[in-house]
Amino acid sequence: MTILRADALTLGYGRSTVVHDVSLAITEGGVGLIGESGSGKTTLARAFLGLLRPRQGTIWYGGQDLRKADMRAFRRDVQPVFQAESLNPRRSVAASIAEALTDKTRVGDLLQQVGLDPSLAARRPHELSGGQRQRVVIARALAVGPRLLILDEPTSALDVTVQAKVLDLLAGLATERLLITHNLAVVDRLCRTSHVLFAGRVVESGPTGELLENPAHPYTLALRDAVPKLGGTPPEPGISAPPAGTGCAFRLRCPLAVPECERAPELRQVGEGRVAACHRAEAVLAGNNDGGGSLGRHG
Ligand SMILES: Nc1ncnc2c1ncn2[C@@H]1O[C@H](COP(=O)(O)OP(=O)(O)OP(=O)(O)O)[C@@H](O)[C@H]1O
Repeated sequence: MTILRADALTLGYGRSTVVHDVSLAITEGGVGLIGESGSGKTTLARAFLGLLRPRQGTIWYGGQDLRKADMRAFRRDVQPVFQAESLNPRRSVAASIAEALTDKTRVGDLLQQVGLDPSLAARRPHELSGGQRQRVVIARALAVGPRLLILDEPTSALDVTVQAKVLDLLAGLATERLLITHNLAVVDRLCRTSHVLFAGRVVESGPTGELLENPAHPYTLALRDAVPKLGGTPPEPGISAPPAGTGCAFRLRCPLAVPECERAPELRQVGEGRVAACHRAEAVLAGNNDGGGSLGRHG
């Protein structure tokens, strides 16, 4: 059963619209939102957490419009996992976790569940390592027994080996997840399905393994080839996207752009369970299949 689903969602701040017409469901096995800085990932996450009202479109929570839902039930079901810096520096681990608990004796159990020794309960965040702090953030989110975790770059502040351990922990949880990251190795590990965002639009969606192995959108391909390893850093955005309504937003950075790209591509099916918004998707897929040419996987 899909817990949350966005239907034709448009989001913005003040006069600017930053997410355009996004539809996606949080399905089983984890869902990843991938994209470079500024692509709208956190904005979408905020809407999914009920913190930002859609300008257009609807977020469905179960069968109900989130705007009309019982927010107490929603806050139990859907929990954010932000970066460890979100912990209150003056609060002990126990106090941070117990905030959400009616049965305060569960703090020790929750610490164990995230692989921490209960003896750490009295410590403050600055007395913990980065990885331990991130585990505390996860324990705090788990305290209310959520069905879905919304994770925004949960491991980006950690070094690679610690990152891998926190990813193991997250992979072992039964809770569903929506994971926001620019790190493709993280979605590969934790998300069965992924959506790639560019300039506030979904440009490609599909099963994560296939999408990374054989991208159908030139932007996915560029991301994949630029960030091949766990802990890698994303490419800086190059030429900024052209204004909305003037064709494919990626075309000024696209090695395959043709005049047709001045007409905005619609998301369309490009394989089983896969969609991409690119007039050249077949060429991108073919370039990957034979592994050659400028579109072949590097290294
Ligand atoms: N509170 C805000 N007010 C105005 N504009 C905002 C606000 N928050 C984000 N934006 C703008 O919305 C766009 C999308 O930002 P968002 O934080 O969703 O991107 P992101 O993909 O999560 O980026 P990052 O990976 O850097 O966190 C950006 O252009 C950003 O400047």
